[in-house]
Amino acid sequence: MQVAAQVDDVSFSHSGADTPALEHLSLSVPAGEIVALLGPSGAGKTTCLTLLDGRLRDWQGRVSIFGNPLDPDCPPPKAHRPTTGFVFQEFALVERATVLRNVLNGRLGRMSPLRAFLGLPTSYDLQVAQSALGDCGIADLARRRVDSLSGGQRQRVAIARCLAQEPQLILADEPVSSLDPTRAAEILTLLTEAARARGATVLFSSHQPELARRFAQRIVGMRDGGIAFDVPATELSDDATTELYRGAVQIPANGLRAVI
Ligand SMILES: Nc1ncnc2c1ncn2[C@@H]1O[C@H](COP(=O)(O)OP(=O)(O)OP(=O)(O)O)[C@@H](O)[C@H]1O
Repeated sequence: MQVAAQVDDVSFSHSGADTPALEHLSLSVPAGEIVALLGPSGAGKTTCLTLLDGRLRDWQGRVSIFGNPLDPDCPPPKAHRPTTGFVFQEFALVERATVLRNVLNGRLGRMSPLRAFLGLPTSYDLQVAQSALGDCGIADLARRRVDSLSGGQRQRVAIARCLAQEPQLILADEPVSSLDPTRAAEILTLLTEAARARGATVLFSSHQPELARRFAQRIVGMRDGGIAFDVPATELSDDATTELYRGAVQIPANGLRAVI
């Protein structure tokens, strides 16, 4: 079984913070799995996703993505970066550019340096971008400027940009937090279906246990930078979620899992 993300005993503190954002965190995600990270504000979900994206420095422990170790002192080598795609909570799109240009930006890491510099996609880049737009149901918006779109449409663009990168591991930080329940379910449907069709692994964070249950195979409950529980989605009880948000779930010692 191939492992998409392996985290062993990782601890990390943001500079100037009084308490660690991650504390002896261990997590293993097999390739192809869809995992939801639940937990109250400040639990460490964003920090965990940022760690896996190779953007954190000065952490202790061991992390590898598809077997390639991350280095706490420097970003991942360029050749490995497109493997991991990130969907930001606030979309992080170029507002004044078209939808197609934004989606093509997802290809930059896979273009030659000269093409990336000139913003000159190959016909393959265009084909991948068009396919991502189609999968996200926004092919008809390709020529529209992002600043003319609704929140739900922007989130689709952000996901299409991520898919255009052809990542094997998709990290999504609260991808539906700003959307109404119907739109949220639509977006998670397209994200998880597109990932499955591509054989990609997904880790998404959420504050909505019912969506996590519906769209993830496995649910990891985080609190105080550690893992409070790690269960198949079908086994997540309402009590466990309530307790997680109430703060009553004890963080087990490193390497152990709480029994729900
Ligand atoms: N840039 C930062 N500087 C200092 N402390 C930070 C920074 N970012 C996060 N933290 C702290 O790290 C801890 C974990 O934060 P993180 O954003 O990972 O939690 P989260 O579970 O994603 O929360 P939310 O659900 O609100 O997004 C919190 O105590 C937070 O205050």
